[in-house]
Amino acid sequence: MEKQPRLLCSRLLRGHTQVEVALNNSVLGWKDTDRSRKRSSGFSSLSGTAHSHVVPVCEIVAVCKTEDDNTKKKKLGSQLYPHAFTVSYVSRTRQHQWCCSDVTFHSADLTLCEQWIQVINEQLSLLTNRPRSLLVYINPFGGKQRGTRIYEQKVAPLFRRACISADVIVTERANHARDHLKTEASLDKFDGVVCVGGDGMFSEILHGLVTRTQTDHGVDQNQPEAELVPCSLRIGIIPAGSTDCICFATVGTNDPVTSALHIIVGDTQPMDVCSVLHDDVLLRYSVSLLGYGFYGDLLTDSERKRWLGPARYDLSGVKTFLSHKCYEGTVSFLPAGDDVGNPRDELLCRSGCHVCQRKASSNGKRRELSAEKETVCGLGVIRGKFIAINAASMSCACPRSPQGLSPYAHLADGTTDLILVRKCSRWDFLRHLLRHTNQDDQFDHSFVEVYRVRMFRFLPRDQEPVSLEDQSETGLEKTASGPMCSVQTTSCSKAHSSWCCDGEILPHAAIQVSVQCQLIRLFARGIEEQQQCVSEDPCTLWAPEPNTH
Ligand SMILES: Nc1ncnc2c1ncn2[C@@H]1O[C@H](COP(=O)(O)OP(=O)(O)OP(=O)(O)O)[C@@H](O)[C@H]1O
Repeated sequence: MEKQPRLLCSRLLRGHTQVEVALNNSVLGWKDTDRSRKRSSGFSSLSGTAHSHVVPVCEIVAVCKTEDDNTKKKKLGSQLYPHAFTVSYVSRTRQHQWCCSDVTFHSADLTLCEQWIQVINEQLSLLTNRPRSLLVYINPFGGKQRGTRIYEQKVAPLFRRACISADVIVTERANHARDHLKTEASLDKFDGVVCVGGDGMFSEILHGLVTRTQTDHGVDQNQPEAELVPCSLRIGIIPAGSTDCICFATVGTNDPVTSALHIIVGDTQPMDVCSVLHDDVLLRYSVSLLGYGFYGDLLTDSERKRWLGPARYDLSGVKTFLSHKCYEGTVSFLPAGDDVGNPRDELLCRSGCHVCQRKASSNGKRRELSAEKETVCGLGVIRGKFIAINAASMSCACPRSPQGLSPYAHLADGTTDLILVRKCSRWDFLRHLLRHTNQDDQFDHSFVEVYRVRMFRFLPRDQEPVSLEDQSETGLEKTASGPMCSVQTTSCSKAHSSWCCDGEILPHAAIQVSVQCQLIRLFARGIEEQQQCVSEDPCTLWAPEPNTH
């Protein structure tokens, strides 16, 4: 590893202990210089040991002069070391949660303290991915109606400490944020948009921002083949709803402070968005789950029981399961091809995911690729009776289903995992559902098929334009692996189901879906594999250099 030159190195006091503090372009470190302490066995962590600590510069929140009063109250050695500065930085706690920690260094020399503050601030100003100005929308009625309080008590103080300015709008009605973003908001003034609320509120921000971007670039969202323009502003999600799945899937936890810190350090997580159209009219955008049949029916039923609160999902789940309906129709899809893996390849999408990164570098060629795949792979067409048709654009993991609906789906690879659950016995369907709650492979059933696709279309049986035989003759039909139901002998419900689209009900059964690769970016970094990340071997920071003060 190439050694970075040290920018500053000083002997300072931390609490009652003398420490050597050093800074280079990538890390700030401090270590105990007290020899008796050094001899005791210190626990070791990835960020150093009990007597040394290293913080990546990119995870420093702020540095400031420490007030004299505080210093005097807290430290015995304050008369000898009357001046101090405090560095606030990200530290990891448990389960992907972050918190903001402070470390205060004391010195006898005021000029030295000021120099430290200046040099650290200079390094922070080089981090161009950090937002300076944000537009914040708060849904005061989301979840337990604590959005405003969460923002004011947990988030705003951190933004202030990091010198981020925020224009705050507390919404007054549903779709207030979406409409404001679509037309009124002066987006040029901001580096990002923050949503304080649940998945419904995030969906508003998504629709507002995507629509505004297309309008500004003259792109017609109702064209099924339209290549949408990616949004330039990143979106931050402060979880304050009853369902916060998007936050959980992209950060790994639903914690307002963690989300605020990801915003402050300027993390970026690109994300695919599915456009859902009916008869060349855009219905909605989706980033997580599109579900027809079981999940559509479950959501429709649960909407009628809103008064029950979150318990409505359990009740509607049991009811929908017992009704055991299946729906007949045709699913046609454009397979993704091998470059993005497959839904059973056991490659989890994690922070710095190689599959998504590879996709980002080839994104410019998206249109040619799609066209090429269409001719190479051809369309898949599957007819049958389905208990559920699901498209998972992310794993859809949540506390109830830790693996999610499609455990190896990726956030930003330009695909969605299409899961077809064919007509089967109640017992078999229960076995399939139970596998969502444990480690077993939920796709390992003869009645379940899963495809990684770039586009798909669903037509309910009564809206199919041509007969089965006609389509077979045109050569369009491709019999995919797995058993095919006989269309003639149907005991299926004649009625349509609804599509559940990220928790909203869509009124149409026939839809066309295309994945817009990396259309938006979030202030997140995906779920981290390790609990700590330090960009430089701490030892290189301590190698002797002449300029120790
Ligand atoms: N001021 C407001 N008054 C009423 N509804 C609002 C307001 N602001 C936003 N909404 C709507 O409230 C809905 C739910 O919000 P949100 O997602 O923040 O909370 P939630 O508790 O997770 O909701 P749900 O679980 O029902 O999706 C959103 O669809 C949003 O459009």
